[in-house]
Amino acid sequence: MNHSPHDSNILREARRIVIKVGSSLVTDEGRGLDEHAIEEWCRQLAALVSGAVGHAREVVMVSSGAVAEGMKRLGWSTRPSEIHELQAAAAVGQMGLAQMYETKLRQTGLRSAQVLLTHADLADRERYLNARSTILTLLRLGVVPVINENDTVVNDEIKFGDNDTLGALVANLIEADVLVILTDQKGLYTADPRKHADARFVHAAQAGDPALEAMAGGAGSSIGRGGMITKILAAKRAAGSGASTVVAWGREPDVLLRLGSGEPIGTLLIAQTAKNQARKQWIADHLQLRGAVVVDAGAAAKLREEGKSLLPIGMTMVEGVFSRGDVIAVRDPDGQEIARGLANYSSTEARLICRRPSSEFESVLGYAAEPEMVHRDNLVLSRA
Ligand SMILES: Nc1ncnc2c1ncn2[C@@H]1O[C@H](COP(=O)(O)OP(=O)(O)O)[C@@H](O)[C@H]1O
Ligand SMILES: N[C@@H](CCC(=O)OP(=O)(O)O)C(=O)O
Repeated sequence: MNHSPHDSNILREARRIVIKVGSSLVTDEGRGLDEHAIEEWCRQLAALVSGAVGHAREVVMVSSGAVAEGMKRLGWSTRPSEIHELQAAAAVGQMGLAQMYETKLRQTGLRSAQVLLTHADLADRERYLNARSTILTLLRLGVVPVINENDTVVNDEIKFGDNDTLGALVANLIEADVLVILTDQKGLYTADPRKHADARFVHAAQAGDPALEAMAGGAGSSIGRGGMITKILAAKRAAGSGASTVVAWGREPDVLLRLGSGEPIGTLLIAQTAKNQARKQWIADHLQLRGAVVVDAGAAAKLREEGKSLLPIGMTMVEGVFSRGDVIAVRDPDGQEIARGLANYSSTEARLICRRPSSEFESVLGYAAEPEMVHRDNLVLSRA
């Protein structure tokens, strides 16, 4: 399938993008941090952020390369099989990685932040919301989050090395429009091009199409870990929150700028579900209600008619026992359910801030967090 003009709109119109770069690219096949390549991506990233390519975008970087760079710094030529040595290498290499992105982004006038995450962090509702709020806050402040796995505390991920999945989880977390996976191939071929000279290039396909999984093989180099299969599965996962994925060659000149202007390079794996529909599905899938809040008529109208977030000042009662990140129901004064959503505060906290303006949260709770009880992005209105 070739890209159609409609498909290229996906990238041109994207407002929030996650860019994942693999170890082989970042460390020039293990030779050491590729300063020139990182500088190039940062230069292009800055152009996407500033609006030099059509319109301003929010960009999150997910970068691998800690283990490979750590091995180089420790003078190890072969990847250790001992898990704690791998973790030690990652800890050493991550210093260089963070420093390089910080330096190169600062040269473009952008500030950066290091965020280390594990898959388990994103499976835990409370940590999920915390990670989401932190990353969205960084984006609002105009800071570029540079994310990697927190390799020190994980065992499975470091064995398999799977930042493609992490890229997809981050795309889900912040509802990105597009996940861009930069790798050492031009995109997806019908078979591993390192082994099959006759493999054909795939320009576009539907994310989640099972036929893709049969085409994808493992990693082609000793540095990369996941290979194409983890990219295909990442695209399927990203599509779950409505994000399409592009797999492209990281050394393609101006790759990010050209993608941003809609040029059909790389393989486009198109999400079939629209973003807000996917989000609603995600919340609907978490149907185990932990509690509810009752709101006054004014708040009910704001939610129903204006699609606003739920603020504690509009709440009159808190029911049940729930934690931050649990799904709760929102009921109107007649007891009718009007919405469901993810609670930003536990039931204990919610009882303390019920009917209060956000200016009072700090004195009541001892800290100030989100002004909303349920943010509108995390709220699905029930059918009337
Ligand atoms: N069908 C396929 N199309 C393209 N590349 C494939 C395919 N199957 C396997 N690969 C291999 O996947 C490799 C990219 O994955 P990987 O080495 O993990 O890179 P990265 O470090 O960028 O994540 C390619 O170099 C290629 O050899
Ligand atoms: N956290 C690890 C990630 C390894 C990894 O996923 O590598 P890759 O398959 O090249 O994206 C590191 O930084 O080395």
